[in-house]
Amino acid sequence: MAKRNTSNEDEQLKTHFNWHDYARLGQYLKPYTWRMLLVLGSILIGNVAIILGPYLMKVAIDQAIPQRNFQLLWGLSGTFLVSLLVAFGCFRYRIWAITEIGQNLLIDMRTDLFKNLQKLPFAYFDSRPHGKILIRVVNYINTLSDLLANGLVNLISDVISLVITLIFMFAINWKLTLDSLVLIPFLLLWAYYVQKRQRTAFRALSNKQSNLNAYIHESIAGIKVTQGFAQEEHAVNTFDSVVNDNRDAYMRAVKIQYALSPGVQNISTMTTALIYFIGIQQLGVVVSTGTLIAFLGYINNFWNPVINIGNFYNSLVTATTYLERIFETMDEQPTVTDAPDAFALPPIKGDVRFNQVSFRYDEDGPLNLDNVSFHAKVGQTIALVGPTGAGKSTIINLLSRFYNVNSGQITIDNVDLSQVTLESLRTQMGVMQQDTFIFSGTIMDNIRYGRLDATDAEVVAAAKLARADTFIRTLKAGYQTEVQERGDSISAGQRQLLAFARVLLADPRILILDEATAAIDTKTEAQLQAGLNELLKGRTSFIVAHRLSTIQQADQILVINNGHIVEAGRHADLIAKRGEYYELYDSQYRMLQAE
Ligand SMILES: Nc1ncnc2c1ncn2[C@@H]1O[C@H](COP(=O)(O)OP(=O)(O)OP(=O)(O)O)[C@@H](O)[C@H]1O
Repeated sequence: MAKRNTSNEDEQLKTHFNWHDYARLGQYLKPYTWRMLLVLGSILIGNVAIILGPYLMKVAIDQAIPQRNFQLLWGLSGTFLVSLLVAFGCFRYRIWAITEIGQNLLIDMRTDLFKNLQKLPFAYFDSRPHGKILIRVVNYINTLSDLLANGLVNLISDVISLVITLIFMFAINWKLTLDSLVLIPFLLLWAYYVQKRQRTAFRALSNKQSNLNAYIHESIAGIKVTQGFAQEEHAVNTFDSVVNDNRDAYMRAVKIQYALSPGVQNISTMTTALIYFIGIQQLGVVVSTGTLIAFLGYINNFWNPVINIGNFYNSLVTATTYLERIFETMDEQPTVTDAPDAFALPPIKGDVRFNQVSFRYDEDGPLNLDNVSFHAKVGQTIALVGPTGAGKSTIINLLSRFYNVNSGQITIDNVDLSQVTLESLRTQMGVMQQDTFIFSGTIMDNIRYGRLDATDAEVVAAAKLARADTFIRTLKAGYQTEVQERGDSISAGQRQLLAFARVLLADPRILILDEATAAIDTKTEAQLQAGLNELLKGRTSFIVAHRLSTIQQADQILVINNGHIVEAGRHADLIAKRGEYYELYDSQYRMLQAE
């Protein structure tokens, strides 16, 4: 299992950036090649239209006005107006197209990332703060898409203008041109020196940003605990330290990032000085005054795109630290996948067998399940009981194949689970976790999560069967009442009833239920039991049971301890045996009596 990470600990990357990552990034641009070419075309046309302005002005001043040639003047004015409109149109197109390409890139990358996240095992989410996953999907991808769309087009237009300027410079005087390029190798060396340090500094910064995001996310999720224990001050202090770390890392990164721009500025000034020096020395011999003046003008034109390219390079180096994290998440492999020859599990009846199943979470850890065997017949209710950490949830995790067994076999209707596709298995199973998750939306939507194509009438019917209908109708907007993520506005018992309705709607053959341990009033308890009885009808069910009523009605009770089944049988038999179950039951019973 992955090493656990916390919000105050920097994440270590499995693989660092390599140049293939840029090629991989380029793949995202491929579908937009034509659009990008159109944008470039519009930049070129727009630039020509703008450059035309001064020329038209020159013709007007030198010819049309002195000659009082109104026809020419009208023609020039008309051309000028058209060129302005063309430039305006090109500019608008560029902004619109680039924004759209950027947004599409954002969708493409985010979707790939999100799709992969959907396949990752619980262990991946358990091993790091969720805020660190969020920042990759939201912020890092934003930065990249902007760089790819906007930055790349600017880069290409800068390169074009650089090449055109160089062509003009070489045409005017190739010797002076070579002289003005003499300092470029120093610039490249400087850039290489800076980028190595910059990448390290930005990697540190992205870690701190990630920690900050994780801490904010965690503290919002845990706000009730914070306020319940009056730990607000502690939370603010921790936040302070995380936020300061972020500022320090940012300052270090920016210090290095801007080490490149003065280098470019200095070298550009030195080049101009050099050209003055060489030009004046050779003035009248090889170089004319006009050439020197024109040349110095071009040198300015030359450095502008160089500075822009330098800035792009800066952003690119920064972005690589985000890129490596995005690709890391995209490349994260699910631990449980379909076998190459996996087939779809046929519609199941619900006969389940564990044959000598052993399993460990950590490769080098102890066995968490040791040689477990049992047989659940179609339609039976199996209660799993035992002390905390015994292995009850592990049994149900293996049954849903959230993990692969290390040895032994689990079969449904005599089909080995390792041979079937995960989708065909999980769509036929209803899994209810102890803490029912409510998504933000209406009560209706939340129940419909069990089967998305269910009609409103089917949702209501399921809610009635699950005994959830009564409480839903007391809410101010009934089924259309909006609930928030996690469902804090409704009670724990009501959340369970909604979960029952959700599963009833899905109508799985096998039901897996981790019963909530939260204290529930007797009225809700009775409703829950009625809802549960409805759920259990006609399906094979595995219940990590905490309620005595559930346990007593089970067809089989498996008592788990330390990864073993230590006792199995019906309630009355196990009580009569006076063994581990008896003690467990007795202590729970006494506890309930005491309450
Ligand atoms: N994701 C995990 N990674 C590593 N070890 C785990 C993981 N989940 C559970 N374990 C360990 O496996 C053992 C069995 O845990 P399991 O969750 O199955 O117990 P349980 O009987 O369901 O307990 P509880 O009643 O407290 O939920 C425990 O020792 C637990 O620490």
